[in-house]
Amino acid sequence: MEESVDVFKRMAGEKAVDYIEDGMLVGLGSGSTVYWMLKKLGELVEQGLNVNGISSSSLTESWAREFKIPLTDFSDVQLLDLAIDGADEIDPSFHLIKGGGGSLVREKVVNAHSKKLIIVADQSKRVDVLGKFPLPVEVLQFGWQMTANKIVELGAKPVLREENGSVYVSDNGNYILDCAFESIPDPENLHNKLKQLIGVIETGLFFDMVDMVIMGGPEGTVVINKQIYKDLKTSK
Ligand SMILES: O=C[C@H](O)[C@H](O)[C@H](O)COP(=O)(O)O
Repeated sequence: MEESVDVFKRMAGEKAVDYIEDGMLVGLGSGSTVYWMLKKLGELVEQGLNVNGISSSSLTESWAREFKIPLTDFSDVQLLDLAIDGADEIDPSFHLIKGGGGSLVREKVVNAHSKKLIIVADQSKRVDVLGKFPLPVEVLQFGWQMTANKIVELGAKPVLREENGSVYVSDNGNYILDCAFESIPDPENLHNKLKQLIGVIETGLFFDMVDMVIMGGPEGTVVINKQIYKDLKTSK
């Protein structure tokens, strides 16, 4: 099963490069699905494709360098042509949970400044309602326990993220609270409530950003716009 998921991720990631045109400035998202997009893009760059990338995490930056994808400093640009990113959950309205790998803040900044956003994912990411995946919320290290208590009042069970036995620290020097809500039927409302809490830097809820989803599954790779997506039967 695990093997199939990896194959589906690879299919979706590789397909996404079809939408990258010569001369584009491209937002490079994060995660294991995006990895395959980067690898394929590196091959196209080697064959002469002229693109510049903006990376959304330190890991993506190291992969982009490995695959010799030219990178540009974000402060030098205003608007990206296209961003390609992964997701942890995708609902029928194309609202997302992101941040499973810890890169939500930079991803959100990059994606919000792109003309178009394509999400690449394996089919297991499709859900009817967001929330089965604990929502990552990036918080200030200072007073994080107080911030966590406030999040409990919103109905979640926050867990301080750890990695290899240590507290996980994001690329931005913050902590991440993985917040299990029962379900998130109104992502914008929950996002707004969380953002009002002092100490919350950003949430992993992304809404009204996505133009297209490329999904890998047993039937191959499907490219989905919002309407088609709503009509698809969910896999969960
Ligand atoms: O922080 C991580 C990002 O939001 C990823 O895009 C997301 O977790 C999906 O990752 P993957 O493609 O590895 O499932």
